[in-house]
Amino acid sequence: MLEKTDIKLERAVLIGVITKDQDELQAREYLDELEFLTFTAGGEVVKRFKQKMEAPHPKTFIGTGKLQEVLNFIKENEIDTAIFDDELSAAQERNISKILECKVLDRTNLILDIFAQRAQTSYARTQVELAQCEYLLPRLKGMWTHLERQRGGIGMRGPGEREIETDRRIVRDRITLLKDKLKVIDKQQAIQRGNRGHLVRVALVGYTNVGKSTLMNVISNSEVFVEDKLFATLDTTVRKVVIGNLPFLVSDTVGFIRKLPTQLIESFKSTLDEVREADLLLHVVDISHHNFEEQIASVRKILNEIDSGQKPTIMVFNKIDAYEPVPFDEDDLIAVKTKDNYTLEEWKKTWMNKIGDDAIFISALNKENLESFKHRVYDEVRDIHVTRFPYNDFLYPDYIEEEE
Ligand SMILES: Nc1nc2c(ncn2[C@@H]2O[C@H](COP(=O)(O)OP(=O)(O)OP(=O)(O)O)[C@@H](O)[C@H]2O)c(=O)[nH]1
Ligand SMILES: [Mg+2]
Repeated sequence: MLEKTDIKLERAVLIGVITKDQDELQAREYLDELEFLTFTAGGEVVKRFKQKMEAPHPKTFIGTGKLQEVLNFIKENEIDTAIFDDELSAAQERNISKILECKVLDRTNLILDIFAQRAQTSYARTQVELAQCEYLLPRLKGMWTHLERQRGGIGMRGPGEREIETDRRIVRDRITLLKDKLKVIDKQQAIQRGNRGHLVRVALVGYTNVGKSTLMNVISNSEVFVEDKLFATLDTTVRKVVIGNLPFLVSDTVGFIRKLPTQLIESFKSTLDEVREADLLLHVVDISHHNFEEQIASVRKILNEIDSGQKPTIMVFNKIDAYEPVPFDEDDLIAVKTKDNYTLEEWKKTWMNKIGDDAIFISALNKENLESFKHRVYDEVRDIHVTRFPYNDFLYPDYIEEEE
């Protein structure tokens, strides 16, 4: 269960559409994720609304009848916010706000808001503000104006409140300014990356909350912030790691998510440069997550979008300690075994078997199987290293297993 804090949480309802190529279970999982996002942003989900539709309604996302049902619930239960599980168009957002009489947020708002809350450095803050401005610009006209006053809270941090009544031009100027600011920092960072010299670069990538930072901490003895919420990491951390006596660089970076707002990919471009310039990717997967295969697909999609889909990649299946198959009764003649019933051993015989050596199963938390993980990474890094710096090879004799 999610931990609850004493702070009064904003009360929210979630609204999702079940399209014909989704089943109930998948729809539930999408809303589970939206609930986790809401919780991370500081909200509490009071109720979920789902509607089966061919495709979202172009004007109101869900049907007007359903929207009326939501409105009644909102009135009766003092709901502050309605959160939609997709990006709403400017027109949809306007129409819905008029009907619902409460704050209307979409998935993109929510993710942007979490990023805004979590951005620590001025660099990350600039990147987030740029994404917020890009999101805001096409939605400026008429947004929120029917509401008397905004009370702040989720989705209201950042440029929203201040600039809504003013001209689009101001937002455009702000975008230009932020882009210029980022350009300067980008240049500095590119130089810094260049200065790192002749070391092989490895990047931890993966869906949010899979344990990238935890793994980073155990392999580099560092203390990167870890939390059981989404997007704990926004800024990239780079550490020098030594296995055997082979030094290389490992970077831990922002996690990915299904439907990551395009504005964010764009403005986090240079954070993602770390991935783009890596020699080897460690794609970390939370195998205990029911939807891990879909998470892998989302991550691959984003990797392709940033031209990194073809890089050498080791799949690191993490959290094996938490993996639990749904028990399957072999004597039950009717029941059909599904993936939910697979044991870890059965999983290993699926497509995972085909990637052979490039699949490693660990628990970063319990430090299970870390030696073979290190071995595998060592071999790969060493291969890259000797191809790149052939005369340096003698410095790095083969890695001999250490006592744990
Ligand atoms: N059971 C279990 N939990 C783990 C393991 N590794 C990490 N966790 C937990 O998973 C949660 C997320 O871990 P992080 O290391 O912050 O994950 P991350 O991938 O860096 O997440 P973001 O930075 O938010 O993208 C934390 O509560 C960790 O303690 C593991 O091997 N087993
Ligand atoms: Mg992290």
